[in-house]
This record gives sequence, structure tokens and C-alpha cells, in this order.
Amino acid sequence: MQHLTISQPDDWHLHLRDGATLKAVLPYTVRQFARAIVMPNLKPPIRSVTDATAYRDRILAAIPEGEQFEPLMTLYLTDNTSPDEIFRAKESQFIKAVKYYPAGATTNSDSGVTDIRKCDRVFEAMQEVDMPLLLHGEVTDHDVDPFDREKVFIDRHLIPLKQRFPNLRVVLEHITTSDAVQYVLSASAIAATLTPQHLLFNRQALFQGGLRPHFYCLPILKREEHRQALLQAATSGNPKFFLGTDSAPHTRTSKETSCGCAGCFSALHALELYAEAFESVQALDQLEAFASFYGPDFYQLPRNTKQITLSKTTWRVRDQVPLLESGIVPLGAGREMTWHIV
Ligand SMILES: NC(=O)N[C@@H](CC(=O)O)C(=O)O
Ligand SMILES: [Zn+2]
Ligand SMILES: [Zn+2]
Repeated sequence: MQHLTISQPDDWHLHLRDGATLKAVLPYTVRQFARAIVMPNLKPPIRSVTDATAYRDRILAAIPEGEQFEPLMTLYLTDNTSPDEIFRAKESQFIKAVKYYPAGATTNSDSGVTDIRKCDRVFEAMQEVDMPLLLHGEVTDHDVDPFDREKVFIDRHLIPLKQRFPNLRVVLEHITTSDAVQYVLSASAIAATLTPQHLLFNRQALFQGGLRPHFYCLPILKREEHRQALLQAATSGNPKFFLGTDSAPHTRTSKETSCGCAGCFSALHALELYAEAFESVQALDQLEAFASFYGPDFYQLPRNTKQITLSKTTWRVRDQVPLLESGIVPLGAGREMTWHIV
């Protein structure tokens, strides 16, 4: 196959940041994706409809002239989020979900939830108005090994949560383990997003000839057997699994340091990376549904009608994209790619 034309995809998990970073990264997303679920982990986080309205306006203002893009906003759940905020969010029309970060689990999560049970009144409101809950599904307990934090989260928190709120629609974000795949398959009213890094790389990428900070994201890359399970889920044609890049820009200097930030920047070439992952298991015929159908179906939004074409062309991922002094290093910088957006 030399060309692949699919309906335009959407990105169901994206970090756009704010200010200069927002302006630097947004054009890459707009080139590929019609819509994106925008993460609320700014400093300070997007906690209210008022915050989300202002942030959405800043995103709209940063869309390049003549391009179309629809940011779908989220609220950052805290111990103090009120059920009334959920009702207001539902009324806004453009807030599509609420994001749960365990306090301290990942980048800018200091204001996250300290105990998930504290939010039960909010979950009740969400279940009532059918507002999806997006989970960064990792425990933060220091006695739990970083490679086990997703599985332990499912056992300790997600299974009980689903028992308390069986109809609350949940997305387990950026899944990294076969345990997560199994759980999502077994439960109802739940879906999962998959990132390009977790489909293409295993934890060896972190240690290839030395320490590789640009492969460090959370949840951390896992063993090959987990990558295989994720790839199988993504290409299986099951609508519970859809595209969410988790593109998470950090400057080069904030990653190449003694305590580097977590996050991989993939907005530059996300769709091309997914195409490569799907082709590696002869499943390019499943790419369109994963990238363009199952996400809008879950969020009860119309599928996109525009199309996008990829062609079989080799090219090399550039070393960095410009931002401030140090730039942002894209996922797989220097890598030879095999698919290119026309
Ligand atoms: N995935 C990451 O490693 N980092 C994300 C936060 C997140 O999605 O957990 C970020 O905001 O940088
Ligand atoms: Zn996360
Ligand atoms: Zn993320």
C-alpha cells in the first residue's frame, strides 16, 4: 500500500500548555487533528468553568489563520470540586470531561485528589449528567514500584469506583499494561486511550546505550509483553480503545537534567507514528476506526467528514521544534519514518 486516506482523526488526550508553548505546539496538532480533548493540568490548573472558558479563548486565538480546530475542554478535579461546577460544566457545552489526577502522580498534579472517595458527591453529579471521568490511573504510594502503579490503581481504586458508580463513563487514559487492557475489556461503561510511545516502544528505549530522558513519560514505558498487548488492543477493532496522543511538551532543558520532567512530545508526527505501529502488525485497515471513529462515538459527537491522506515516504524526525532557547525534542528524534501526511 502506497497511500492511505482516512477520515480526519481527533486527539482524545492532549497537552497544549499555555502562552508561548501553546503558540509553538498547536499548529502541529491542527495539521492532523480536527478536535482534541485538552488536558487541564496548567499551573494553576483549570478548575472551573470560568477557567476553562478563558483557556478555550486563548487556544482559539492561537489557531493559525485559516485553519479549523475545535478544542474540547476538561476540568481538573480537586478535593474541593463541587457538584454544582459539574452542572455548570455540562451546561457550557464545550466542557466534555473531568480529569482526575492523584495528587503528585505526574506533571502539574500537586492540586490533584488526595483520596478518590472524597469526590463521591462529584462522581454522583457526573453520573447524573453523563459527564465522562478521565483517569490518570496510577497510585502514588511510595511503597509501590513505579512499574506496578497502574495495575495497583486498577485494583485499589478503579474496581471499587466502578462498583460505586457503575454508570459513570470512564476513560482510563494512556494505558500501558496488559492488566489495563484486560480490565477495560471486562468492565462496562469504560474505554481507554493509547499513546504512540506505548504502542511503539518498550522500557528498553529508556536505556538504549545510556539514559534517554525523551522516552520518559508517565505511566512509564513497560515490558515488551505489555506493548504487545496494547498493540493487539489498539488494532483489534474494539471501540473501547481509541487514539489519545498524550503529547506533552517540555523544553529540552527541563528533560535533560538531574530531575527531568515526564512527558513525550508527539504532536509533530503522531498520526504517522500510529500508522507505523499499525503497519507493524499488518493492521493499517484498523487505523481509521481507532483514530477517527471510536473516540467521537464514545464522546457522543459526530465523526469528522473531512479526509486526510498518508503516503509511503521516508523522512527523518527532526531534532527539535523551536521554543524559547532550548526547543522541544520530539518523540523519536532522528528516527526514520515510513509514512508521511500529504
Ligand atoms: N504523560 C506525562 O508523562 N506527562 C503529562 C502528564 C500526564 O499525562 O500524566 C504532562 O503534562 O507532561
Ligand atoms: Zn497522565
Ligand atoms: Zn497526559
